[in-house]
Amino acid sequence: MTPTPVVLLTGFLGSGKTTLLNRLLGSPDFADTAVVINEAGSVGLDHALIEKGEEDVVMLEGGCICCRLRGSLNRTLNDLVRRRAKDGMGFSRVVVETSGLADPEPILHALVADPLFVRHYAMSGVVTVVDAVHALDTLADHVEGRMQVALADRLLITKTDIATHRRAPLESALTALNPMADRLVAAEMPDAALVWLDPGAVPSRRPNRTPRCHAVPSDAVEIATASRVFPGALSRCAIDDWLDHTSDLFGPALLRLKGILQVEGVAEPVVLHGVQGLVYSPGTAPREAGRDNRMVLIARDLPAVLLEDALDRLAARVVH
Ligand SMILES: Nc1nc2c(ncn2[C@@H]2O[C@H](COP(=O)(O)OP(=O)(O)OP(=O)(O)O)[C@@H](O)[C@H]2O)c(=O)[nH]1
Repeated sequence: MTPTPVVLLTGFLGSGKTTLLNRLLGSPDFADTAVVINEAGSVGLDHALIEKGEEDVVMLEGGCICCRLRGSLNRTLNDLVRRRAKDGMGFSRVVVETSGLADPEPILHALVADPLFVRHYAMSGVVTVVDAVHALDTLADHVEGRMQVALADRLLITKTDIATHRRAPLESALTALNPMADRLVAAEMPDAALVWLDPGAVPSRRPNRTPRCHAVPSDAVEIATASRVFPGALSRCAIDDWLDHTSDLFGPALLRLKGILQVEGVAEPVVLHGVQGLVYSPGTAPREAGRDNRMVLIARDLPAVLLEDALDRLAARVVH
């Protein structure tokens, strides 16, 4: 069976995650979505429904499945698979809303380290909601807020309607932490904001930015990112060697690796995700994702130049 795509929806306290999810649940396009709320005592997606009784799993009117997380996230997701097989509970995608104070990195790690998760699900991306009113303070004061931005595939900016300061400083702070994430202002494109939560949507084609690397110092942690876009194809063997070497070299300091690679003998680009030394491929991307190789590395407390060196080594293995 095709793995069910999972999107991790994160963002600091009060950034607008639940507001977005409420819109999602009201949309018929998301009727086959299971939503998991990873938040003790959460103000639920649908307050009345979620607070009703002791049920962990609630079928909403539109057909969405809404789960309140009671045990671990892995257990809840595995329960969902079991119920789908046993009770015929239908869903074809999952959105997990994390707690506003959660660092998404250990959550991602726990998921992709679980063989059951990998068998049934495919992590399809991290969407981080960024509150334009408070984000600059949040990024300055909370390492969790910085990690949420640093690990995002997509940054969704909310509350621009009431943000009093100029957007430029916020955009610079986001670029410094995560230059590769796609960015969208929710108020400017409300429908696109919802599409972003659709894990089945075609992966966006990120702008062909020039290679770069950034290190953002802070009191507690320094996050470095490096990215590279390069043409050609790689052999499986070269990719495996590079992954082994890179994992050994950086160890747990390598928080995240994201790549779309052209692999010899494979018609479609292969997607790679790595979280703290664990690398897996959720499959291939549609041809429209492009014919270049794209790789992003995000690390903690490492000189960014080392990430650039690692990307050089990968690009040097291109065969044609
Ligand atoms: N003005 C304005 N208010 C918003 C916007 N998005 C969300 N809000 C408000 O911000 C408040 C917090 O929104 P939530 O959706 O509950 O935020 P959350 O991220 O789920 O919050 P936590 O559960 O605490 O992590 C609510 O009062 C929303 O109505 C926006 O774009 N503009």
